[in-house]
Amino acid sequence: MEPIKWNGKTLAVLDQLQLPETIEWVECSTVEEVAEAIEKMKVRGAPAIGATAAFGIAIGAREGANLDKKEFFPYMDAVCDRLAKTRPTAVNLFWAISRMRELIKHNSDLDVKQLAELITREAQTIAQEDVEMNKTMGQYGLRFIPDGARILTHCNTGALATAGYGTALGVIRAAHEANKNISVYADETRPYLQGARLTAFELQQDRIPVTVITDSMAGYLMRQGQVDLVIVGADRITANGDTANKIGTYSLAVLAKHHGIPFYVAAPTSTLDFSLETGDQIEIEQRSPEEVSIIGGKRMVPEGVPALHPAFDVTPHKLITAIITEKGVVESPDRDRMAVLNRKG
Ligand SMILES: CSC[C@@H](O)[C@H](O)C(=O)COP(=O)(O)O
Repeated sequence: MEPIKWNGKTLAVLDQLQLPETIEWVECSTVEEVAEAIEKMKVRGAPAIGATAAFGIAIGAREGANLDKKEFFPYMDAVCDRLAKTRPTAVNLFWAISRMRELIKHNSDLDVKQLAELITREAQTIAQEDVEMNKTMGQYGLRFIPDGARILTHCNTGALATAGYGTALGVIRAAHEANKNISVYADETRPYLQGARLTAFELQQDRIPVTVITDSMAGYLMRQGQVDLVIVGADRITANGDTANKIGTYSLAVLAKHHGIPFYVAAPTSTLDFSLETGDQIEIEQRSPEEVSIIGGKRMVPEGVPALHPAFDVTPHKLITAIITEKGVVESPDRDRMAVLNRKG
């Protein structure tokens, strides 16, 4: 399963808003269409939006390949700026865009058509590398998943949220592939229901036992002794290990701490942001309150009553047992221990 497919000229995006009932691919052939697919969350998940933006830049470069060289560079800047405005919290988006900006800068001696080809190949590389990083992370994460583990996860961190395989769900997949007899509780993840719609869909396809719970049931299950560990993904991890992830993650981490349950974060190093010291500096996306007050086209909150929709929260590093990346695992993360990930090549 994959959320995007490059067709050589256009990008097909699996419309995740329609899942699980309908499998519909939308064809994006302009930068604007790619940007809107990210904004409207047809494609979502931190690494997936990074890879999608990279292909958006490739589409932009191909559109701009008839321009004079003098016009091409400011045009590509505008393409990058547009894609950078789509969503603010997941750093993978900005990581992919700056990787592309660097590539363009360092190859400015090439002619415009050659550059467009190079940019397209780089987008493909970003997607391939993401899948490889997830698989490596899965192997590093294996030792934290005991045989028989009952695992709680939040949001969707699977193949659909990445270029393939998944982050936290990648670790769960790796445990299943290693024949560990695991089962999963998937938080439904209000308001977009990524857990109920997408995680349940992916795990069902892989025949990994999954039970969906509402976000508010996690504490009940933990108190009953029915959760052995929690594993989630991340949208941005700062230098001290503070982790922004889907709204509701922080509450889970507090609950896990209270019940003495290990709480793991799995994320590729493209999710690290060492330019920020702590999670307090992370911009949290505020989405439309209507996404909370209207469910499936039906208003659930009286007209005129405000609703809030912060799409992410920050889990302080002290609540995290370990951060699993493709470069290795940082246990009890803090500024000093995280630094090792900054150094490794
Ligand atoms: C693939 S790991 C990242 C997820 O844990 C994460 O919360 C995420 O990116 C989902 O956010 P979304 O708002 O659905 O794009």
